[in-house]
Amino acid sequence: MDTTKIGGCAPEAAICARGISRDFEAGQTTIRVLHDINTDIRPGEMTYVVGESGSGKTTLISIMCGILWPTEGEVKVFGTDIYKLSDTELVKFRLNNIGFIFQQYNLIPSIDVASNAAVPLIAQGMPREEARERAKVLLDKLNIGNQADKLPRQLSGGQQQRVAIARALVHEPRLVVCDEPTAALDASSGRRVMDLLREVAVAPDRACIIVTHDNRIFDLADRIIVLEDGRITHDGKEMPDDH
Ligand SMILES: Nc1ncnc2c1ncn2[C@@H]1O[C@H](COP(=O)(O)OP(=O)(O)OP(=O)(O)O)[C@@H](O)[C@H]1O
Repeated sequence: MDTTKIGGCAPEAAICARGISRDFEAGQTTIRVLHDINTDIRPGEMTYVVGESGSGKTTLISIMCGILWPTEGEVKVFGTDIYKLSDTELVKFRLNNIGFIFQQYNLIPSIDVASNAAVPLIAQGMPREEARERAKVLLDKLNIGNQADKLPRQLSGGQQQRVAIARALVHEPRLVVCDEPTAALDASSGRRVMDLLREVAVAPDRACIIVTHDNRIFDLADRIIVLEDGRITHDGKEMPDDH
């Protein structure tokens, strides 16, 4: 049964989004950038969100992962109605369940690469040295283990992005949300990142959402959702023929 059509949430859904709309104020006017989005994100899958610039991709994934309130609608993440949580509960929920990889890497400039990658574990209370060691394992897998003691500004843009990727995965979150994770990378680094995302972020109880324009990685998707002007116009395993 297609539960998205009748408003119910499949109990196994990683994300259940119902009736999501989002408005932004632009001067005197209000612009609606998402229109009544209904979709489930399934665990065990890598779901891509694609669409032209301005179609609402970042807005949608931000709402799905608890960092931007919808104007209308509800979002459940692993069964928790996240916008009904208090601010403190939502911060804790995100820390324990969600890893983010954004276009801005937001690394802390004054601490080294290993400590940056270890931030979620340290925030969860793990002793700093143990957290750094865990982070270094991932940095190694991303081929930047030898940069662990450097400051972020000593790394190239692509290397900084890999630190941000390690930080998103280090606490093994159940949901990983990535905005253009391969855009700054050459083809082989991009493939390595995608392999690691699949290894860490895709499992029967885990899900991964990726916003991307990068047609070099379209073949790696389990599912592709296309957004046009804030509406879902395609949802399937392959890209539609007209893209
Ligand atoms: N904080 C904001 N205030 C006003 N308008 C916004 C804000 N954030 C996004 N928008 C508008 O919402 C629309 C969708 O933006 P969004 O960033 O979600 O698109 P996108 O598909 O991710 O684009 P891109 O591929 O360029 O990153 C755009 O028209 C954008 O200008």
